[in-house]
Amino acid sequence: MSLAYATEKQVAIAAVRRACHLTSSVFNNLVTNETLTKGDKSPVTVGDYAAQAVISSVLWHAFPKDPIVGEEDAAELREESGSAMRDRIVALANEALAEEITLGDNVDWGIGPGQEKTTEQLLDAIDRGNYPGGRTGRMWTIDPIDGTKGFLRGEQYAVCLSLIVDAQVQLGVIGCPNLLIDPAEPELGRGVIFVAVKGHGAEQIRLSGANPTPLRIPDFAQEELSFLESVEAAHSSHSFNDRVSALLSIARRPVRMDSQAKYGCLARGEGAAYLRMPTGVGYREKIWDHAPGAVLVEEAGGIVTDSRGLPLDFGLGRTLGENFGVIAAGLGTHARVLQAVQQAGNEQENGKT
Ligand SMILES: Nc1ncnc2c1ncn2[C@@H]1O[C@H](COP(=O)(O)O)[C@@H](OP(=O)(O)O)[C@H]1O
Ligand SMILES: [Mg+2]
Ligand SMILES: [Mg+2]
Ligand SMILES: [Mg+2]
Repeated sequence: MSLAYATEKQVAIAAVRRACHLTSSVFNNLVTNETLTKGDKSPVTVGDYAAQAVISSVLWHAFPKDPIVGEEDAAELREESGSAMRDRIVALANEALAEEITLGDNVDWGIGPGQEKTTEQLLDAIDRGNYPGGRTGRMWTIDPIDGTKGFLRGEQYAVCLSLIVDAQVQLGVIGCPNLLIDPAEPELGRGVIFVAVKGHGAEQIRLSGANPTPLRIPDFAQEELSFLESVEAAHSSHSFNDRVSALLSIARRPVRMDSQAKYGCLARGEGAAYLRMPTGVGYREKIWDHAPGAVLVEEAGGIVTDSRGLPLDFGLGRTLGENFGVIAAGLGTHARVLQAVQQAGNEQENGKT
């Protein structure tokens, strides 16, 4: 059976798996001078840069014409002050690129022993993520470490990659090195990759590549409802979620987790809805923070919209445009949550909260 985007899927999994090994090893050796603070005050580590370099290199070998919308750029690394970080990033990226070939890998993708790159090639690979995005054509999104704050705390983070064609997400791959393979069987350990191809379903595989398991969002009884939300209160409004939760008479505490691991957990039934409402600072959501998660949840049978009930628009450029928040939930839950979100929004506007 021929599967749509079969090669893209294999390439994306190979790239994300190598990047996950890299970020895990960075965490295990993390030292303080390996983190920079970006212009928007958010942290970026050698892991973010090196992982973007690896994924971008692999994509360039496999699909040289495809543009990339990547979170990071190499400007600060090209400066003299960036030289120590730069050397470490080059070493990390080359270690990941030169890892042994495993099942599903292909040397044509610039990976395997002897496939090291020069510093210049790796900085250029990072900077290939500068594509402005848009309505038409093929493009990849890379979020090399999503949830950098969770990564630095040793909690959840995700290596995220998607393929968008004519503003529709066709493929999403989310690597979660710190996520339990199965919360019901913690002894199985951690490390999963979520994969979805539009029209062909969602699955979870282990970081090792083994045990593909299809994902389907279950139906939730009222007493089982709970929200997934960001750990960081600056990224989404906790108080707004509390109000929505009260309107829906949800008894369970929200599950707080960094990164697109939230979309993965929603897809496998650990939480009934992922709610991300703006904090009112005019922040625009980035397409790399939602494209892989949106296709994953939809392929697991769920719905992803903003607070107006409209689908997220991945054709506006690097951002999702004006921020109307994100509501992701299963088919049986989404409409109820959307209605409560709109009610809470009206209350807020009328100053009743
Ligand atoms: N004010 C804000 N509102 C919403 N999202 C924000 C934000 N500031 C940063 N972010 C985004 O929130 C992402 C993390 O989301 P979460 O809270 O779900 O873990 C960050 O991704 P990175 O960690 O890749 O930079 C960043 O893109
Ligand atoms: Mg960031
Ligand atoms: Mg992110
Ligand atoms: Mg990131």
